[in-house]
Amino acid sequence: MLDPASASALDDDFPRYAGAGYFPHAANDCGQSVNALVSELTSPEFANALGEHLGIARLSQYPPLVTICRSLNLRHGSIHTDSVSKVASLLLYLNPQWPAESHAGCLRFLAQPHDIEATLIPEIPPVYGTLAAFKRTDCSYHGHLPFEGERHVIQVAWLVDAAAKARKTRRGRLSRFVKWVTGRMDRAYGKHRDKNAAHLD
Ligand SMILES: O=C(O)CCC(=O)C(=O)O
Ligand SMILES: [Fe+2]
Repeated sequence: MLDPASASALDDDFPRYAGAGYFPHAANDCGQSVNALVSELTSPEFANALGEHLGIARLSQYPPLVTICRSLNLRHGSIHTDSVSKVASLLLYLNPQWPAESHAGCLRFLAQPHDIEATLIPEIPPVYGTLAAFKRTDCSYHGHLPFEGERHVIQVAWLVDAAAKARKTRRGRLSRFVKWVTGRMDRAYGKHRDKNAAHLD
């Protein structure tokens, strides 16, 4: 999906958030190569081509919301379907390498909400250039084993309408502030999360 020669520019241009988790893309947090990639991923042509793979007609009719993750803590990755306001989700991973024997932080598509071992396909290591995309349904369960540290990802979610996008963007900006304040608490809490935990969004 990505040119290996772009890896170091994308790394340099990747946003440096203070908190862990996904935050709404803002052009001034990122360098040029990340912004150019975001433009490609959100173009109508790309959306429609992806929609064909996913069985969604004219995916470009739905507004894309881009969120970016630089690091995770142990709280992240619990099993969920994505919220009903999402039509389809895309994850593009940008980590130069991932420890070969480590399952932590590898994306899993799952048959049910309470068993992280119930994989439908082999887990997906979040390495540079790997793209995972799926149609959101009431059973699009996914998650990963707890991981703490740097894990670079660009996420695009095509949302049902512009109101959903405005709501999620507002919430995401607020959470950037809250996550900065509560980062320490969050890390402490995350340590106790069960690997099979699920959440609703
Ligand atoms: O980071 C990932 O691999 C998955 C993230 C995810 O499922 C989400 O943010 O809804
Ligand atoms: Fe998700």
